[in-house]
Amino acid sequence: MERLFITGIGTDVGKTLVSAILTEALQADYWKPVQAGLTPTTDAATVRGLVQNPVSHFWPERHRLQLPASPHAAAAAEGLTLRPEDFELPATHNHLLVEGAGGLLVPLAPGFLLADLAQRFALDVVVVSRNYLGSINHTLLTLEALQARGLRVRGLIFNGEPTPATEEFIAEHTGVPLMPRILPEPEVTPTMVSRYAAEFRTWFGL
Ligand SMILES: Nc1ncnc2c1ncn2[C@@H]1O[C@H](COP(=O)(O)OP(=O)(O)OP(=O)(O)O)[C@@H](O)[C@H]1O
Ligand SMILES: C[C@H](N)[C@H](N)CCCCCC(=O)O
Ligand SMILES: [Mg+2]
Repeated sequence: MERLFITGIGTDVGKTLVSAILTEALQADYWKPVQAGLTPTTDAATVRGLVQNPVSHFWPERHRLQLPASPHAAAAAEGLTLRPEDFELPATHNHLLVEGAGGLLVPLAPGFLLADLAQRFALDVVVVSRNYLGSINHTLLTLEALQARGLRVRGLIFNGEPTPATEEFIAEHTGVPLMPRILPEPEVTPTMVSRYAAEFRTWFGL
């Protein structure tokens, strides 16, 4: 069974889109442990709206915080201090995708980072990298931080406008497995998600 933590090189890089594609590809369950910002919608609701298979189960967030900010600040604004022991991995026998918030070292509380959750639950990691000037550095830093923590990279996904010089450098320098890339799409729809899901099923050997 795949137990995957979906992280990215920052916020807004496409983790939720990738989560929808992987949820559909694996008919996996999906869990967003901490949602910071509830309007106009949540990541779980977005993924649910993009996935069509009847198997995936959407586990409720452990914390739903109003403020679209770093989770540690969104929690503090509500008088909460999140603690590692508050979180339990959903009890499922299905594949499970766990979506982070922002990048790998985003804080949930003082001394408690999203990476700690991935370690606590021994999840393999999928890294989403979106191309922008500066994304090489952010991608390499993320991969080094994963390596330093002993977290296994299941795959790296490039999302957005292809930039061969960037992608080739990162692939050669790090040797991480590459998953299929995602192009800039005119619209994010269930049909588009299902098209990419087919490519990912092949990548997983399904
Ligand atoms: N390849 C793509 N083509 C078109 N739109 C995209 C693509 N990738 C991401 N987007 C859009 O960019 C926005 C940000 O993507 P997404 O919500 O997946 O980021 P995220 O990494 O999950 O952010 P967060 O840290 O808030 O969870 C969304 O509106 C999404 O639909
Ligand atoms: C609100 C946003 N969309 C994400 N859910 C949280 C991003 C936190 C980023 C914190 C940081 O790295 O400075
Ligand atoms: Mg998201």
